[in-house]
Amino acid sequence: MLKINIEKKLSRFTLSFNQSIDCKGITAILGVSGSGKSTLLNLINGLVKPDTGSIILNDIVLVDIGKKQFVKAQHRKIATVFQDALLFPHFKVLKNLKFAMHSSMKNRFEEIIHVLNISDLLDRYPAMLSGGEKQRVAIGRAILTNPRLLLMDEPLSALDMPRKKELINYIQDLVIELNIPILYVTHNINEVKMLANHVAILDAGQLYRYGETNEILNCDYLNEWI
Ligand SMILES: Nc1ncnc2c1ncn2[C@@H]1O[C@H](COP(=O)(O)OP(=O)(O)OP(=O)(O)O)[C@@H](O)[C@H]1O
Repeated sequence: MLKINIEKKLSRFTLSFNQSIDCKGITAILGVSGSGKSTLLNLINGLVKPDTGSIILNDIVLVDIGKKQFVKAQHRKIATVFQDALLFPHFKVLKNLKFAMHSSMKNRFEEIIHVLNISDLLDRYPAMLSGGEKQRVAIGRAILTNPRLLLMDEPLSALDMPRKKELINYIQDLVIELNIPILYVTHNINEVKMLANHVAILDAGQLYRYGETNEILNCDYLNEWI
């Protein structure tokens, strides 16, 4: 369970979020551009500090402003995959994958590269990969850190449609085979339909709705995306 009750003011924008998220499978954070999706992820992964409130993941306090507690990003055991893969360009894929690999993941390395179908790419530099391949390596690298939670910030938006579909299949396989909870930021309703078990809709920095995907996708607010 991820318990979030925070407020963060950024210049004229304020994010206010109070909801417990059942961290099982994929939870989509859906909202139009500027609604605060990336800010919410950055509060969870520790890149941004809230002004007030707390974030608690499976009973572990990540931040509690009232109690002056703040776990730094590098100690949260939360991995983030961004829109662009951000691989180290001077390292081959194998070194990129092993760079921050947690010792407990050594015996799962083969399984993970198999699920993501990147076994044949290990000896290449990132410049020798397609966008979809780079993103699969970035996801593999994130998972090999053995995170408690995987955050994905619009991971498909830099890809063309065939690559999007391909990567969606890999993400679905990951959830089934590795059982890692994922928070998935997107403004694309089709990705939500295909991937998410739960959805939180953000609107102008406020949580508009949270619930199971089927239930939430029927709400009128979503007509503008369909
Ligand atoms: N460091 C900052 N200082 C001031 N304003 C900021 C800062 N970071 C974000 N914002 C503002 O907060 C609002 C929400 O931004 P955020 O990136 O979280 O939205 P988003 O829903 O992820 O948008 P997008 O889908 O376009 O990435 C925007 O108006 C943005 O300009």
